[in-house]
Amino acid sequence: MLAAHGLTKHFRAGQFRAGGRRVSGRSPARAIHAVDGVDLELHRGQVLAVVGESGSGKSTVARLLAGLIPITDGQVLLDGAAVRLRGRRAFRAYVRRVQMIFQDPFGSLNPVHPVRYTLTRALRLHRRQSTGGTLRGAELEAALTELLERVHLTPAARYVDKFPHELSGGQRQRIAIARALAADPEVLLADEPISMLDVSIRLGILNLLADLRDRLGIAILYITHDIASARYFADRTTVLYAGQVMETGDSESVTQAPLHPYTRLLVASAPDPDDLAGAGAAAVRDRGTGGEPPSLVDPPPGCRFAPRCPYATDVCRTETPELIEVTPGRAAACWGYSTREDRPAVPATEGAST
Ligand SMILES: Nc1ncnc2c1ncn2[C@@H]1O[C@H](COP(=O)(O)OP(=O)(O)OP(=O)(O)O)[C@@H](O)[C@H]1O
Repeated sequence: MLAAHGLTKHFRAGQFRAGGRRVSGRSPARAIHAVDGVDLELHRGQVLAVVGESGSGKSTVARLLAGLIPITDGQVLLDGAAVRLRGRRAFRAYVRRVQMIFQDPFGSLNPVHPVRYTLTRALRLHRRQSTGGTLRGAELEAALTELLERVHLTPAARYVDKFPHELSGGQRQRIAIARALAADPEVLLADEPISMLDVSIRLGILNLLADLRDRLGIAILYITHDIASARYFADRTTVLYAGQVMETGDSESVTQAPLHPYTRLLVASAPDPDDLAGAGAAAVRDRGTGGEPPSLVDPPPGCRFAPRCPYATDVCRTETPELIEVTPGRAAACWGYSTREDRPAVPATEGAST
């Protein structure tokens, strides 16, 4: 449905502090290499997880795919056609097909408007184009009820006149999802949709998204720092580090038998892969995964993970590895899987957490 080839985003680093010093306006322009040459594909009726630590570029990937920020280089394709978002019309038409769900359901819903207003606005905005007339009366009520039922907020009458502050975090996120569904999208981009929710209701939201994937055939991008939830929820998983793809494959293999030394570190930092309570992700945040991600202003040459990698050799520090297909459908950007004579010796499955 949606694909990115060589997706790249460099932000201007005008405000960047180097060694505590603000880089002056007269310094040569420096760029933050937030996303560099990322390839990914979203398929109808499938979930792709993009996993990585904070600052790895996950949200930037989602914002680029949503058309919210301009891309520096690379291409986005929707149903095989190159996406060009010049002008309001083109953007609207795109957004109708590709909708985004944000992390903070309270921040993304206007507190002064009840559910009815939020959903009616979304329905009218997107459905006018397809039906020609403005949705109103019994037809509008039926559409509102259907939307609320799709996100399992039933009976709809109980929720339709509520304000965001009268709803729980999970219910608010369901309204945000309903608003996205009002456009009848083919793709949902979900940027950490459960990370701000109470642990007890996270599973419910993931199950709802899985249900939409299965029943409506929607392609879903699931951005998360929690590799355990990727295993549970996503068909395929792509691991991002310092703006580049380190590994990609079916979620079960990526999380249970990771190929890339970075993925192994991530998995090893999540003590219980079935742990949706987020303890694993918390461990990554609290203890770190050993070492720091590199500067994105001056990314190291070669593999960006090399400075932290226990197996790195000279080739890793000087030449950037391409994604190498290790088995069908599974690839790792690691010289350890190349046929080079001077490749590093990456052990077979060491670090897999089962
Ligand atoms: N508008 C911006 N201007 C400058 N730099 C930015 C901007 N947005 C993001 N960045 C930088 O790009 C890099 C990637 O950020 P991004 O938010 O995509 O990472 P992330 O993996 O989503 O992290 P988190 O999980 O903390 O949200 C970071 O170094 C960030 O500081």
